[in-house]
Amino acid sequence: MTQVLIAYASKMGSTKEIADAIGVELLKLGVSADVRDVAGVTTLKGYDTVVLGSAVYAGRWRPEASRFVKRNAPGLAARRVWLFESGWIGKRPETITPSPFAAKWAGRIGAPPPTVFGGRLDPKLATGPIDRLLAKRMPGDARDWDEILAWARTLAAALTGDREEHR
Ligand SMILES: Cc1cc2nc3c(=O)[nH]c(=O)nc-3n(C[C@H](O)[C@H](O)[C@H](O)COP(=O)(O)O)c2cc1C
Repeated sequence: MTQVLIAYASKMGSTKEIADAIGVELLKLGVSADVRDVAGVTTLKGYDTVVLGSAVYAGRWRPEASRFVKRNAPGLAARRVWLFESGWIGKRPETITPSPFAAKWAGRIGAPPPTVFGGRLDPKLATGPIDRLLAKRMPGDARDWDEILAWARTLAAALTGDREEHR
């Protein structure tokens, strides 16, 4: 049976919430998934599918997510992988492009181009002075839960489609 790892890299919690929502949706659709902080994942053993998501800061993935991809590149290349990132705030940009790191590594590990979701900035959750300053200047939550759950459903459909094919 397909076992999915949903690993996330999140500083202020919003990417974790996206990962949790994807996990709940997959479980609802009969796909077994564990949601884990990527910093604590030491092996891919036991998982045949990986969903990896990171928050974007200054145009880059969180360091623990980048490290995970580099360290586990062969294991990821041997598995079905979907990547997502979360970041933009405010009005939806006309063109949404994934960060260069994620786009490059998706190609290297044979994953589809990363999916980009909106992010959240909340001054109450910001920790360092720079994060707080930015969060105060442009607070908001651009996460579109319908879009996120629809994406989770496309993953579930792909995975359950595999199951049917292998019967
Ligand atoms: C200092 C700072 C820099 C950021 N840089 C970017 C960026 O370059 N691109 C982007 O899309 N979002 C950027 N963001 C927005 C965050 O990615 C967004 O708030 C995200 O939802 C945070 O995720 P987290 O709560 O999981 O840490 C930045 C936020 C802060 C505080």
